Order: sequence, then structure tokens, then C-alpha cells
Amino acid sequence: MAIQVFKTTEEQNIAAAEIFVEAAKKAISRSGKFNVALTGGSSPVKFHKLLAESPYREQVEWEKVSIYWGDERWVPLDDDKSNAKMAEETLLSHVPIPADQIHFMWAADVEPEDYAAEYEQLLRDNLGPEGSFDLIFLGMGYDGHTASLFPGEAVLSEKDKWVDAYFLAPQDMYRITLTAPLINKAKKIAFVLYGEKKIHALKEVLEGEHNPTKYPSQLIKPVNGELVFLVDEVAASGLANK
Ligand SMILES: O=C1O[C@H](COP(=O)(O)O)[C@@H](O)[C@H](O)[C@H]1O
Repeated sequence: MAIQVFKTTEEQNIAAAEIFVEAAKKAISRSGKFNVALTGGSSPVKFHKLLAESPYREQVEWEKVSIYWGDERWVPLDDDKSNAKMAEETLLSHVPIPADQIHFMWAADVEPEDYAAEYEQLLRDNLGPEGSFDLIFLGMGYDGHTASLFPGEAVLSEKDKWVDAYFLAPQDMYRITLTAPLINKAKKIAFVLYGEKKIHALKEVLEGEHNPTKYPSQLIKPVNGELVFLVDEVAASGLANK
């Protein structure tokens, strides 16, 4: 596990964009395609925008990129809470990824639990039995959640499913999420988080006692892949080791 601490969020976003570009080049030269799962929330907004601009945009063979999500709020794609809407506005509408390679984690007129099973089948078909994404970006909430793995929820104990959906009562909405066992099969996982609100969660996740029921980000431990935390100095300010 590596922690990279940046003086500014600008430097942090450049590093995130570079990770995307390097992982895409590596995966495409190895297999002819790049399977990446995006994160939602506010943390990816700026590096998405960077990726859509020079000098990053022209370094990616976008027609070989397949987009998935680490998690989604179960709301229509035009809802302001949708992680997909944010990705569409900040990145996807600006780069030439074929539409059938953008796998939204939402569909109309389907129950979220049924769609989770469909999404898992799609991943099994596209990633193969090993289920190894080339790259997964993750954020971290102030409560230590990542993807839609929220404190105290049954999804944290999931061992078999790759994708799960459940009603998140405190937010009064369904969530759909990759599970920790699937995330941990990725070749590379990059957390991106910044700001004062993340100081406590980051410290507990990295240096607190092991209690993933309280701090679900502690479940993220790649089996064979790399794990990197890209954080700004403010979020990292509570860490004893950095
Ligand atoms: O609800 C969510 O929150 C987390 C963290 O978001 P941030 O705004 O604090 O960066 C995010 O990683 C997740 O995808 C999203 O659904």
C-alpha cells in the first residue's frame, strides 16, 4: 500500500489523471482493452475534467476503454445525485468511448436487486471468471464508507456476490455497489480524497484498530493488485505515518 500526499489538490488531480492514463496504456498493450470502474461523489470531478483535456485526452485510446462504476445511487441518470450524471458531464461526454462500452449502474423499470444480479452477470461476461478490473477509483466518505459500502450494513459481510443492492435507510435511497471481494481482485485500486472532512476517517481507516463494520474502507485490500491513496496535505494531516 502506498500513500501519496500532495501539497495541493491540483497536484493530486494530476496524479489521478496520470494513474488513469498509465493503467489504460498498460492494460491496452496487454489485452487490447481497459476496464475501469469510476467513483462517484465530489472527489473525481477535477481529475475527470483533466482527463478530458490535453495532454491527457490524446494519450488514451478511448475506443478501447470500458467504463463501469464502483457504486451508484439508485436514481435516474438525469438526477443530480447520480454518480453517472457527474461522470457524463465531467468526462464521458467529452471523450470518444463507444456508447455500448459505458455500463451505467442504473436502469429504468428494474428493481435494484435484480439489476445488481444483471450487472454482476455483465461483469462475469466482460471480465471473465477472475473478475479483475484493470483499475478501480474509490472515494471515501467522512464516515469511512467507500463505494456504497456503508458502516454497519450487511453488504460488508458479503463473500460471494460481486454486486449488491440494498436500501440505505439513513439516506432513504437504494444503493448499488461492487462488493469488497470483487474490488479486491482489481489490478490497481486508487483512493482519491481531500479536505478537512476526511481527516478523521483517513486516520481511522489507515491507523485505527481494525473495525471494518465502522470504517468499511478497511475492507479494501487487493489480493494481488496495487493499492494507492492519493490524498492532499489537509486530509493527511492527522496521520502519524505519511
Ligand atoms: O456517496 C458516495 O460518496 C463517496 C464519497 O464521496 P465524496 O463526495 O466525499 O468524494 C463516493 O466515493 C461514492 O462513490 C458515492 O456514491
